[in-house]
This record gives sequence, structure tokens and C-alpha cells, in this order.
Amino acid sequence: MLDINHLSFSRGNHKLLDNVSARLPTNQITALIGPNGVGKSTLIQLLTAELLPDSGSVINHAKHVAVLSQHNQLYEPLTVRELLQLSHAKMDEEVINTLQLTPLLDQEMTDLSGGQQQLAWLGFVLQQQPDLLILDEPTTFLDLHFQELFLKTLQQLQEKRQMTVLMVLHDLNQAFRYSQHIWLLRRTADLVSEAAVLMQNQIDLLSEAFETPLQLIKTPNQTIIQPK
Ligand SMILES: Nc1ncnc2c1ncn2[C@@H]1O[C@H](COP(=O)(O)OP(=O)(O)OP(=O)(O)O)[C@@H](O)[C@H]1O
Repeated sequence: MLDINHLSFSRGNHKLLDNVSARLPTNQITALIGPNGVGKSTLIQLLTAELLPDSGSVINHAKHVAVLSQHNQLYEPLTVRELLQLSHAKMDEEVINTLQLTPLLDQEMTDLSGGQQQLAWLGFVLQQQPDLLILDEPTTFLDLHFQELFLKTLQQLQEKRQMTVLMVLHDLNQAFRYSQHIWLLRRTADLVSEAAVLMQNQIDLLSEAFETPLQLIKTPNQTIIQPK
């Protein structure tokens, strides 16, 4: 679906990516994680051809790529229905029902809470029926309720529709819970690609990458990552 081959990119004399190669797992959710300023958004811009690499290439076999960022701007007042119809005239009932948008369809976007607006924007990109969906910190401004709702509904629709999803997340527990695969971008300008299975060797890797001692806490139902 998407291959990165020997990609290098610098901003000024700051090397963000140094000869990075990786294959994005098809029909799975991959979480892109890494410390602030390491180059996650830059990598997304390289994947979507908003930026050109210094060397190397991105081979994108997707038929339809949709991108959602943390801040999405409207250039004219629109209701939720109008926003959804902008992306595709035929309303996708499954998307609308899963995202619980039905009661909001005739409301102005500007009258909605931040969490409701972000769900409407998720509807906007899903209406385009992408086979590759890229999300850059989509839950950053949402409270816990909307973060969980957003990620759960995204996961449900990804499973049903077999989309390939790459999303930048800052919350490591959410990254491991809602993805099958992890891409860790490090300050050494390389990318570590791993299955999202929490194990001690991953915690050591993450502690080093985030320059924060982390530990695994096992509860009867789940394993979580916490600072030591
Ligand atoms: N348009 C730009 N022009 C010059 N430098 C930039 C630009 N955008 C980002 N940078 C720099 O590139 C580096 C990587 O930024 P980027 O936004 O890709 O990191 P990030 O991992 O997404 O960060 P965060 O987690 O804080 O969102 C940073 O040092 C940033 O200051």
C-alpha cells in the first residue's frame, strides 16, 4: 500500500530522517509515535507529497488517500450534513450511525463542541471511502470521552472496511490499544517498526526514545505503560 525507501530529509542542518525504509502494514492501524519535534508531522507531509525528500522515495499504491489533522478549518459556515455532502454527495449511513452524527446533521459546525466537530471531520474523510487514511494527532484537543469515542469508532470502521490507517498519537497506551502496529520515530532520525504487543524490550526502547523511564503495569484486564 505504502512503501518508504531510503528516505532522508533535513530541515536546515537538522537531520530528521536518515535513510529510513519501512512498509506500512496494509489493512491495519499503525500508530506513529515519537517525542515532540522528532519529525512525525514532517514524515506525514513526505508521505502525502506535501514535502519532497532530500533523497529516497515514497511509493504509494493507495487509490484514495484521505488526511485528517488535529485542526481542521471551515472556509464558510456549514452544517454537519453540508460538510459530509461536500466530500461525497451520497451520505454514508454506516459512517453516520457509527459516529453518532444523526442528531447533529442539521446543526452548524461552529455550534458543536470540539469533540463533536472532530467526529464530523472524521465522517468527512470517511465519506470519501479512502483505502489509506492518515491522521495527524486527531485526538489532541479532545477530552477522554471523545478520545475513546473517536478511536473506538475509527477502529470499528477500519475493521469493517479494511482500510489502511496511519495515525500520529501522543498517548502511548492509546497507541498500543488502538493499533496493530507501531512506528517509533527516534531522535537518531530512524524509524523502528514493531507489532503493537507490549513487552519489556519495547518499554526499554520507548524509555530511551522518550528520554523518560517507563514501566509496564499488568492488571487483570490489560497491560499499561506508566512513567516510573
Ligand atoms: N515549516 C517548517 N519550517 C521549518 N522547520 C520546521 C517546520 N515545521 C517543522 N519544523 C521543525 O522540524 C522539526 C520536526 O517538526 P515536526 O512538526 O515534524 O515534529 P513532530 O514530531 O510532529 O512534533 P510534535 O510531536 O511536537 O507535533 C522541529 O524541529 C520543527 O521545529
